[in-house]
Amino acid sequence: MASDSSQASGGGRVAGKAGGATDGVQRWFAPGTHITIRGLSKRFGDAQVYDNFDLDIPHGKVTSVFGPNGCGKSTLINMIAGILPFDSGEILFEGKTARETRIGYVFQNYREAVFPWMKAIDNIRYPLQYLGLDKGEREARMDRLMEAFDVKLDLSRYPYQMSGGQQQLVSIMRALVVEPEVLFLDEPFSALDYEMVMFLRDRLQKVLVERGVTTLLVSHDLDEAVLLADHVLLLTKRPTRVADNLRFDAPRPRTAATTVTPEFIELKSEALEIFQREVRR
Ligand SMILES: Nc1ncnc2c1ncn2[C@@H]1O[C@H](COP(=O)(O)OP(=O)(O)OP(=O)(O)O)[C@@H](O)[C@H]1O
Repeated sequence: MASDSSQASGGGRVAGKAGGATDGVQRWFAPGTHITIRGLSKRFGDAQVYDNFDLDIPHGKVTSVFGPNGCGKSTLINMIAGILPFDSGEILFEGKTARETRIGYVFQNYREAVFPWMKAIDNIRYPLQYLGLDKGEREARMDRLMEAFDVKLDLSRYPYQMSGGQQQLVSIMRALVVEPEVLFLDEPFSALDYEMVMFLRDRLQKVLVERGVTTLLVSHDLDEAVLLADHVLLLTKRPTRVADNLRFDAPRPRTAATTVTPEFIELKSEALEIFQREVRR
């Protein structure tokens, strides 16, 4: 399978379109790139997690982040999402900052993410109030989302009346209702039952592909990382670098049946080989 080094490493800036940063500075990014990371450094105490790290993340694609335990997968997506400060470097979204970009984030721990005092439907609707939309547009967004997910669930229930998978469904829908330009998913399906995982993967893929949302997914499950990805970003041990960035072009929607195709098996074994090499290093 193709190794996509153009997306994996830094290099100089390539002239794309002018960015929209509010500080008036014109910034440039490579065509097809949504997120440009340059010279990123982050340390926790004595541990240098990132040191002058460069990465280009493609527009409208799903990038899975996979790597050794503790290499900094969550740290990376949290820095990109603007919820964790970094020591130095620059992260720009087509020339804009995270604050100027519409972002959705789904946490692993849905129990802490959903608001227990709100019904499911109100949880999902919650972020719309901050977008300055009129009532008609807010309702239209809710309708589009309901249609896309085709949820059979009673959304007038409170989170405590729902299963873990149903609560995670609510938190995924809440992240998507704002129609984000970029979606971050940190281990969104771990600890959910398999039937729910299949449902969520299916609906999520549908929405992401239809809307062309740039997505970053952290997963500890290599099957899942490959299954959902257009690009599998493989990280090294700390200080973390890009080990490789593999493209996976299998048609969508991808289902359990995709995992037995020769192209899936080939890409997964290539990713595993790189991962094992990095773990042994
Ligand atoms: N707030 C923090 N304070 C101190 N150290 C931290 C903090 N957050 C993360 N770290 C450390 O930084 C490193 C990277 O953490 P991170 O959670 O990003 O890794 P990860 O690849 O997502 O881990 P895992 O595979 O275990 O999910 C780890 O060694 C972790 O212990």
